[in-house]
Amino acid sequence: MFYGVDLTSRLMLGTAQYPSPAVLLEAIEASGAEIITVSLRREGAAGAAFRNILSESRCRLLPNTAGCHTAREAVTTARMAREVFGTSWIKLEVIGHADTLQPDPFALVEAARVLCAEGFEVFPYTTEDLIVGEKLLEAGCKVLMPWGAPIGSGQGLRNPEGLRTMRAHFAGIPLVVDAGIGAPSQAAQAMEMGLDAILLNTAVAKAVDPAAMARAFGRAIQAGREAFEAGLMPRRDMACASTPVFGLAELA
Ligand SMILES: CC(=O)[C@@H](O)[C@H](O)COP(=O)(O)O
Repeated sequence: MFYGVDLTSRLMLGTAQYPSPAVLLEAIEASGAEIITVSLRREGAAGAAFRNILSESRCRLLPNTAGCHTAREAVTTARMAREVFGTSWIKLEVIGHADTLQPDPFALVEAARVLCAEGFEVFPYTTEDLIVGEKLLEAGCKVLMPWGAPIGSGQGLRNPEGLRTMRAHFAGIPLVVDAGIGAPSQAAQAMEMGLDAILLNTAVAKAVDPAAMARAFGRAIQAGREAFEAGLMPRRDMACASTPVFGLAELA
């Protein structure tokens, strides 16, 4: 549940870099996603065809501040996005480092404070840092979106232990792994750890067959969640025979 909205799918899909608007629509439908994220810049650049896709998909829109590097820029972009898309939801990205596209935690918290005070429902793209997470919640965010790996890298979960710690620390807060997921198995891994949802874009948009990949991600995310709910066996350092040893034939 995000800001009081109940959803069936735990996959959120990005809408950039697809070969065509038609392929994007096919991918959205195949994924089962109910939330798609869209950047104000892309909406402006792509015009009518893209707008049609947004309305045809019947997904809930999560506008984002992709490409913003300062709190001021992100706040202005969010305000414009609210006007253009008619929603108070905003995926808040404030990029702090050119090579890794790592979020700037200080500017992120600053922008989140301003936007929450203005009634936005903020989905902050952050790192696994617990203190930054605390500050974002204090600012009024009700969701956290830790990165899996740098955007567009497809590296999967670079710091699974950090995400595990975050899950334990922020029990009850929806956690969405955002960025860096390259394969369905990586998304399933995050879901098995009890994270609530996945936001991804490049792995689907750049697949040879985006719709088929979107479907694979949808299924993997569902399987990962089912495994988490079923309760995974504890991991062991040593072997533990799965076949009972009593009743073995004794050979003289
Ligand atoms: C579309 C969007 O919001 C991206 O900034 C997001 O973080 C996805 O990252 P990947 O492209 O690595 O999946």
